[in-house]
Amino acid sequence: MEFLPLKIADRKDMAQRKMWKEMTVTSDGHHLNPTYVYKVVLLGSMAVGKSSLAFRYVKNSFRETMPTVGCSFFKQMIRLETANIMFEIWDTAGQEKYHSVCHLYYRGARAALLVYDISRKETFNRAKLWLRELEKDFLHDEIMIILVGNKTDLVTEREVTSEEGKEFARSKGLLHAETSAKSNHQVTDVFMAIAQKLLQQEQQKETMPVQSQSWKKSHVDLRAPNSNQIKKCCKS
Ligand SMILES: Nc1nc2c(ncn2[C@@H]2O[C@H](COP(=O)(O)OP(=O)(O)OP(=O)(O)O)[C@@H](O)[C@H]2O)c(=O)[nH]1
Repeated sequence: MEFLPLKIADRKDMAQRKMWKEMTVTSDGHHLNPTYVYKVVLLGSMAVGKSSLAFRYVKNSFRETMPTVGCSFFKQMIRLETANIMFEIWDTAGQEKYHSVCHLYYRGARAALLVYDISRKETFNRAKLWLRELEKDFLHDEIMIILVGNKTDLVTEREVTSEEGKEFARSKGLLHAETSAKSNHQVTDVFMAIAQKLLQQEQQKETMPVQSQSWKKSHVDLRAPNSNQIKKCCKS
């Protein structure tokens, strides 16, 4: 596991660092050993709600946030029936000035939430560019990508329809979900779907002969349907 130096300077990040410590124990005070540890990265334009989604998921809370500086880090343990999964959630900064270093943060990720704001069309277009970046850096089946339209509570301001989101995701073989960090709509469901799918992949790997483990050798073409192809991971 790699740790990159984080530029943690503002109040928001200080609070998040504290949270990281707290998340190594369960709410009933017990330490859990993770069966699997997965790096999950949040990508997308400025102010689409990446930090708010992470905060909602980890703390079940919503509050006004400040722009992320560099990258923030969260941990969350999920207890599933057959395994304990630890998510290391890397919340990247959406500001343009951090773009050139972003690939350093998503290196080694097993899942990426590609977030856009359903009330700002340009953030949806920007998500498409993010996808191209990911295509350059990840091999076939190396990463699960979930296109997430956030801020569904802004019903009257919607600029990206659910159909547009779904259709684009379908055409690229991505998962799609719509969320609201503010009204707590489908946030946990997205992370739970990731956990279950990653666990499924582990189980498949265990039963698959080494020579047919395609993720070790082929280049990903996210435009082609693949095993991650989604209908949609959550109800929108
Ligand atoms: N209405 C609404 N506002 C939201 C939602 N999620 C986040 N916001 C607001 O959107 C703004 C940006 O939220 P952040 O979570 O900081 O966004 P971010 O993508 O992490 O932004 P950067 O750190 O700049 O990349 C804040 O004012 C949030 O309160 C949501 O689901 N609904």
